[in-house]
Amino acid sequence: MEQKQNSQKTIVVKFGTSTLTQGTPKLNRAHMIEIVRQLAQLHQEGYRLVIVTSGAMAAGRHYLNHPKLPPTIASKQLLAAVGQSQLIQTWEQLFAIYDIHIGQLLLTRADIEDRERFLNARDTLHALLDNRIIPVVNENDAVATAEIKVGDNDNLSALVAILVQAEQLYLLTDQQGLFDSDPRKNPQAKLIPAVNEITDHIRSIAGGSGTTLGTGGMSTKITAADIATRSGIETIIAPGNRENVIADLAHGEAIGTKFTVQTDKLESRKQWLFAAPSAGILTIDQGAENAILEQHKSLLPAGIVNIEGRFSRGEVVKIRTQQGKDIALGMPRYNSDALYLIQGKKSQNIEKILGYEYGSVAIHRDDMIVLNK
Ligand SMILES: Nc1ncnc2c1ncn2[C@@H]1O[C@H](COP(=O)(O)OP(=O)(O)O)[C@@H](O)[C@H]1O
Ligand SMILES: N[C@@H](CCC(=O)OP(=O)(O)O)C(=O)O
Repeated sequence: MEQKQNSQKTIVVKFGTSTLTQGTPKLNRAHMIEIVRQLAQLHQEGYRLVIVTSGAMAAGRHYLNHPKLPPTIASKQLLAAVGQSQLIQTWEQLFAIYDIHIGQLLLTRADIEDRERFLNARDTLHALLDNRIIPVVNENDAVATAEIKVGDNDNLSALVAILVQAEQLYLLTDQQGLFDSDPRKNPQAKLIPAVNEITDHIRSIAGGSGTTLGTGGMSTKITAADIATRSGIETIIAPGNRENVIADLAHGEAIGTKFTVQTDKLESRKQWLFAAPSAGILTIDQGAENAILEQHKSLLPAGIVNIEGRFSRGEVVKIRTQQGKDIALGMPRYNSDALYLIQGKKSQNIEKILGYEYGSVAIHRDDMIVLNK
């Protein structure tokens, strides 16, 4: 696998059913080839790309020759189960033209909200990206029930963008961007090129989907933009059928509607991560305290002197000094059982002690928030 390092920017690109089918009842391979050509170019340039793809149900319906099915959840799940394999095969075949490998991830809300599963999904995405494999994500519609679904791929793509700590999220659709009213209903509607704040007015002009195959329309794109921009990720709604749209966006051209970042990136992302109450306490020695407070480093198992509570990987714990002061919150890479075994030990011994390892740190700096002194 060839590696080029001229850009480390991470971009999540979400393709709606409308873009992948080009308004027809099936996946439009000719258009998907053009999309893959652009993604391959950016991949070559060194961008870290993640695809969030809709279109499983449309592909399933076409593959089964448009069967008459009752309008039930089971029918949708059937179509998604059949169509997802069609969809991923199509992406795989097209990327193979450029010798690019892809990896499939089918997620549900539970994979993102449960902290241990969040970390697992994040590790997988990072492992794929680090190995220059393009993750191709969809919701696991075939098994997800309403309670555990994100429900639409606009919101799913925002959550994926948070998972991979993307710089940008592109929502590609069948319109030029967000208009001041639904352009399907109002031919006089005007494109809004930039949104600096997602107000109630912006929410009110975003209507539902224009097609039976799409989910959510503009309104889910606005919620997605809200989630992403609050987490420091610039979001752009752009026309999926504009020539060279993805490459031009990545190279900084103004296309569609740009939603600017709403708060400071790192801290807001951390607020999202650390909303949960703490599940345990790690008491650390003086060396670890200095490493965290003075050198802005991660916490190593060697610096842990005591562990309270039982917690899973990814649950939030307090980091406490031996004087009893809480200096930080963090999400450990190891659960409490594992940490009991490796506390005070050198990182190079982790694998020998546990029989596995999730890396050398107990809590990575990126997964830590230092409390005000
Ligand atoms: N204010 C608006 N501006 C643009 N499109 C809008 C607006 N309100 C509703 N829509 C509808 O949203 C549709 C795009 O959403 P959707 O059909 O879910 O596409 P996708 O499959 O790309 O997610 C458009 O075709 C349009 O009819
Ligand atoms: N997960 C579904 C798509 C859900 C969805 O949000 O669709 P869309 O509005 O076209 O992006 C599928 O693969 O058919």
